[in-house]
This record gives sequence, structure tokens and C-alpha cells, in this order.
Amino acid sequence: MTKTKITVIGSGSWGTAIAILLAGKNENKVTLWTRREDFCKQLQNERENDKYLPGISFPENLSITSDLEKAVSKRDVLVFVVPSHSMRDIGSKVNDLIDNDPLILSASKGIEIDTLKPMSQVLADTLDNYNANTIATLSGPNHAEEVGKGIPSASVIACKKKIVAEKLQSIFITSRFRVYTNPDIVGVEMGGALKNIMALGSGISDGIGFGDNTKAAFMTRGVYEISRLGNKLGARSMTFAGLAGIGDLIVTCTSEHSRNRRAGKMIGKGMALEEITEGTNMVIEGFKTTKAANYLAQKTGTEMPITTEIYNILFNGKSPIEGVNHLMKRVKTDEMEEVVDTNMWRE
Ligand SMILES: NC(=O)c1ccc[n+]([C@@H]2O[C@H](COP(=O)([O-])OP(=O)(O)OC[C@H]3O[C@@H](n4cnc5c(N)ncnc54)[C@H](O)[C@@H]3O)[C@@H](O)[C@H]2O)c1
Ligand SMILES: O=P(O)(O)OC[C@H](O)CO
Repeated sequence: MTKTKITVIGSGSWGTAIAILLAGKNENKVTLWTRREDFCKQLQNERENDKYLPGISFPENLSITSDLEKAVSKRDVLVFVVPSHSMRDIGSKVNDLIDNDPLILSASKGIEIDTLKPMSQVLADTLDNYNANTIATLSGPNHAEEVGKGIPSASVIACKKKIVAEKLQSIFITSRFRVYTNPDIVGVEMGGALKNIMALGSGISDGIGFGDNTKAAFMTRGVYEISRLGNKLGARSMTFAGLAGIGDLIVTCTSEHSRNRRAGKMIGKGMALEEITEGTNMVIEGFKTTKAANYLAQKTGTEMPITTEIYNILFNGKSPIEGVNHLMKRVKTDEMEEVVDTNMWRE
């Protein structure tokens, strides 16, 4: 049997969990690329990623390298799982090394600040033989700690080109990781990136000591706000009711695994953003995404009150309690605002 040769680029928590998931299938031959040679040796010797995903052993079928040329050459699939701020750099490096036509998938969640583009579009900019229609994304309610252990999870692979989405779906799907396809890549990527802002908000609410009602309000008004911007960018509303929308929002706003919710909680307790970033080696995408979404809201004329308040708390020195008070005291409005069907009202 010819095995599907897959390389996962990025050995943080999520890259490691994806590599373990894919290597668990006999028909795949999986390589995990890591930046640093010393860390590569550590992973090869210990057969475990003690730094980012401790306690989960690598399957035999998984090899590790820090040689990018070797990692990229003659691959059937390349999975990019680096922090969003390094996607353009790594995409450009990989472009010079591709020697056949692998399927390309981004599993990162974020928006590039300079261009306001989601990750598939950043990759399309850097990879000469690909465009936004041929690159796919994986997104859904998936914490690495649970996927790595084989705890039942579900996710979405989105790509404009159906055959690409379906091939990747077959490669990723297992009896423990159920994968759906979706042609709405804009919605799937925006859902995955923007929910991190709401997770910061839910964490802030927990940090202040508010209750479940507050968190539910953040999540519900949050998904509405995400849809409003997503629709302006061409996404389908129903995508935000799916796994990459409300599904990911629920897991990130409520889970103890979520770095974004944890960071929000620390902010709610009075810690500054710099203190939090200095104290962790983990990527907290929500900080940069809040900045990018705030620009996108201004650029598209979209009202995003939660994003604006989180932005002011993170970058303009507003206190968390002031931010929440501001949201509570906004001008009264209809729940569905501009989409309300006015014919439903009766005198
Ligand atoms: N952790 C999860 O459960 C999870 C789930 C779904 C999606 N994601 C997304 O996956 C992406 C990666 O997150 P993660 O959780 O694996 O990260 P992580 O915080 O666990 O690890 C960060 C990784 O990025 C590497 N890194 C840092 N700067 C880099 C650079 N300039 N170039 C290349 N690599 C660099 C680090 O060496 C490390 O391997 C993020 O966009 C995140 O939102 C994470
Ligand atoms: O740990 P977080 O907050 O970065 O969230 C990770 C994933 O996006 C959850 O699906």
C-alpha cells in the first residue's frame, strides 16, 4: 500500500496533536517539522512533546525533523500549524522548497494584522502554485490536549474546491475525530479567529467574578457580532451556527484548556497584557486578533461593541469593569438589530 506522505509544519500543542492523530492511521506516513535542532533531538529521543503536549507518546509512524527541505520534499499533504504572525514567513520559505503538488491546509486560527487576511489567504500570497480556492483550512472545537488523547471530537475542513476538501476529510477522519466539509472558508476561518476575542471576554468576566449569566451573554452576543462581520466579508450565517462558529466559541469560552480564556481571566483579575505574554511560551492568538478585528470593523463599518471594549481593555488602559459597564449601558436596541423583520411587530 502506498502511504500518504504528510508533513505537519509547527510543533506546538496543536501541530503535535495533529501529527499524533494522523500518524495513528496506518495509511499515513507523518513527519513533524520543528524549528529548533535541539528541540528536534529532544522530541526524537523522548518520543513525546513534553513542553507543549506532555503525557502523550508519539506513534511509531511519526518522525521528527528540523530540516525544512527534507520535511517539504515529495509530500502529498502539508499542514501549516504555526502562530498566525509567522505564517507568511514560513509560507515563503516552504514555497522555495516545494517540489511536487501537495494539498495545502492551514490549521492555525488568526488574522494577519498588516493585511487583515485570514491564514489561507496569507498562504495563497506566498505559495506560487496555489490560490485562495485551492487552499484548505481545518477549524472547530478542538483542544490539542483532548484530540491528542483520542477523546471524541468533531471539526470542519473548508475549501472552495470540493475535491480538495473531500480528500483532506478522508485523510483526517477517524472514529475519534469526525470531520465535516464546508465550502464557506471565509466563515470557517473568521469563526475560528474571532471566537478568541469572545473567549478573552468570557475569561475577563470570570476573572472579575461575574457569573454564568454574564458568560452566556458574552457568548451569545459574541456569535452575533462574529456573524455580523463575517457576513460583510462574504461568509454564510449558518457557518456560525456550526462547529467552526458556535461550537468553537463554546469550547474556548468554557474550557480550562483555553489559553485565551485563561489570559482573559488574568486580565479580569488585574494583570497587564505584557505580564501575561512574558509569563508563557504559548501563543495567545486573541490579543493580535482583537487588534485585527478592530481594524476590520472600522474598515467595513461594522458595529462590534464587544471587540471594541476588549480592544480598549487590552490596548487603551480601560479597566475590565469599566468595559463591562460600558457594554451594559449601551443604547437599548432590538436583539436582532438590523436583520429584524419589522413586519413581526404588532401595534
Ligand atoms: N492549542 C490548541 O488546542 C489549538 C487548537 C486549534 C487551533 N490552534 C491554533 O494553532 C496555532 C498554533 O497554536 P499552538 O497551540 O500549536 O501553539 P503553542 O502555543 O502550543 O506553541 C507555539 C508554537 O509556535 C512556535 N513558534 C513561535 N514563534 C514561531 C515563529 N516565529 N515561527 C515558527 N514557529 C514559531 C513555537 O516554537 C511553538 O512550537 C494557533 O493559531 C492556534 O490558535 C491551537
Ligand atoms: O487554547 P486556545 O484559547 O488558543 O483555543 C484553542 C482552540 O482554538 C480551541 O478550538
